[in-house]
Amino acid sequence: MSTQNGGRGGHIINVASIAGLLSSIPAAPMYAASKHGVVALSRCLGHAMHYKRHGVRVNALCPSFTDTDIINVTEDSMGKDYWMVPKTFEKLGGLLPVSTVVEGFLQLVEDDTQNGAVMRVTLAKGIDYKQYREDL
Ligand SMILES: NC(=O)c1ccc[n+]([C@@H]2O[C@H](COP(=O)([O-])OP(=O)(O)OC[C@H]3O[C@@H](n4cnc5c(N)ncnc54)[C@H](O)[C@@H]3O)[C@@H](O)[C@H]2O)c1
Ligand SMILES: CCCCC/C=C\C=C\[C@H](O)C/C=C\C/C=C\CCCC(=O)O
Repeated sequence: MSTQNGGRGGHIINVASIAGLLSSIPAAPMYAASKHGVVALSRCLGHAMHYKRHGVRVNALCPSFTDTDIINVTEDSMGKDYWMVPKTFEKLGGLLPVSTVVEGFLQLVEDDTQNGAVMRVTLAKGIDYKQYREDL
């Protein structure tokens, strides 16, 4: 894919999570840490410096709780804090439909001005971008 290797460039959209932006998810420390890592990796590789070398855009997509199988956690799959998952999304007003996340994904595909950006998808605010200070 890299133009440096004779490829045509491209676009990588990493599926992170809103868990990769929140300061703490006590019920799922490894999940939160891995998603923070995905956000950081996407922002680094989405820098103009890498785009110049490889011609590959990189974004992170950060949805909140969405109506897929992953939210059907059990004590066996997640440990004794599993009950916090439905409690949290019920408090938020429910689950995002998959179609809203797909809408965000397609927006990223179509908008080539957002290299390195981190998109959030939540019930409360819909689709938006996390704002970062450019010098940090
Ligand atoms: N559903 C949500 O609430 C939500 C919100 C934010 C981000 N995400 C992220 O979206 C992505 C997709 O999840 P989803 O919501 O579609 O859930 P899902 O359960 O429908 O899909 C997860 C898929 O990953 C596969 N999988 C699990 N472990 C694997 C492994 N070790 N190797 C290869 N495949 C493996 C499963 O078989 C399944 O097909 C995940 O990265 C998840 O963290 C989900
Ligand atoms: C509690 C984490 C469980 C991890 C695995 C199960 C489902 C994963 C879901 C998503 O990645 C979202 C994870 C955590 C979101 C927590 C709070 C969201 C609050 C933000 C908001 O929607 O406004």
